[in-house]
Amino acid sequence: MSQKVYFTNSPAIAIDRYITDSGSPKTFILTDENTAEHVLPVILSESRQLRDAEVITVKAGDVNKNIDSLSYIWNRLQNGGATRKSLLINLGGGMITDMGGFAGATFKRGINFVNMPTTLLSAVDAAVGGKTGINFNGLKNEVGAFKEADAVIISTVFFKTLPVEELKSGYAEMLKHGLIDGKDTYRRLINHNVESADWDNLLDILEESVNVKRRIVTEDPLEHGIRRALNLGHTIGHAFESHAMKHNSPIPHGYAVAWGCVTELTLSCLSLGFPSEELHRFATYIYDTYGPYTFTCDDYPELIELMHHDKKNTSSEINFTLLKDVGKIEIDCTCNEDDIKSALDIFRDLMHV
Ligand SMILES: NC(=O)c1ccc[n+]([C@@H]2O[C@H](COP(=O)([O-])OP(=O)(O)OC[C@H]3O[C@@H](n4cnc5c(N)ncnc54)[C@H](O)[C@@H]3O)[C@@H](O)[C@H]2O)c1
Ligand SMILES: O=C(O)C(=O)C[C@@H](O)[C@H](O)[C@H](O)COP(=O)(O)O
Ligand SMILES: [Zn+2]
Repeated sequence: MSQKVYFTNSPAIAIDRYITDSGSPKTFILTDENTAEHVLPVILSESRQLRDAEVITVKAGDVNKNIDSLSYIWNRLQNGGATRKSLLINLGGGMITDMGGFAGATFKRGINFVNMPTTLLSAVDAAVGGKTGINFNGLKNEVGAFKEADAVIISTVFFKTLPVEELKSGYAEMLKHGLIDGKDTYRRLINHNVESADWDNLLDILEESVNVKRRIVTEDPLEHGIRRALNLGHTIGHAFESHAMKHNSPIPHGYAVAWGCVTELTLSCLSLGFPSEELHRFATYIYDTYGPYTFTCDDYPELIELMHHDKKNTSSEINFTLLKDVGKIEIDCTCNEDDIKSALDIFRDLMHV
């Protein structure tokens, strides 16, 4: 595992130490409107090294993980005199770590960047592993690069101001890590009520989840094979997310992944014999925690067209990561459109739509 990941309850001390050790002459901090309001003042009040940092703030929300915001960041770096020795700190959720990571990977062909995730989702998933990018033409993460942050500083202190919806969103990626890692990790998560979680005391559960991802990324950093396991729930989840964005009612990424996992476990049942009682238990947990995603069979062609743009596809067939059982991963599964439509029908039944 090459990327440095720090778990700490004193993030200001960690970033100050990083800046002192790296000797970066100029620091930029990327925030969105919400992290500028809720998180930046906390870190600035405790840090010595960030006093002269230049703050770049973009609009919040995944609809703004786009070329206009990226261009704004490049402009601010250029006008602020950023050089290859400068440091960019991405202080925010996955929208900021993805887009800031891509800005860091591309500005002057690459400057140093550090991710300081402020949502549960970015802490357990987006900030680590080097997938950076932006949405483009209505498709999720359509343009980007693999480039790991020089360091990731993870702290639950940032979660104090996080709406419960965002905690639930991050928990969906933890459930995904549980499903691919195996029964022990999965059982601990599925028997837990995320809404009553005390994150101050959960740094160790978080670390366990991050390490599921890090083990896989270390084995296959550029997603030539087993990294596709981390994409469980995303072929259909990203289709739901793009569909929702296109119809002007965006949903949090983790919700899309939760619903995508239910549909892809349904496909796993239909084609690989994934135990149906396990599917029902998972679907009930997701329905109780996230509610339903509502659509009709008239939306199927649009959803399937979106799935044809999944980055795992290498031909006209749609590529899925499925499971034979919890922890038993099958990558590169292809399913025909009739099976996908059946899975969408069953998903709507399971979600009482
Ligand atoms: N690169 C990867 O491996 C990877 C993995 C998973 C998800 N992602 C991407 O991450 C994005 C989703 O990330 P997200 O769920 O963190 O969304 P987000 O970054 O949009 O944050 C969600 C909301 O919470 C606000 N927020 C952030 N931190 C806060 C805090 N501490 N207090 C109060 N409000 C706060 C944000 O302003 C935003 O409104 C998607 O674009 C997804 O595609 C990438
Ligand atoms: O790190 C990975 O690999 C993942 O697939 C993690 C996903 O949770 C994440 O949403 C990722 O951004 C999806 O990537 P994409 O290649 O399907 O756009
Ligand atoms: Zn994801």
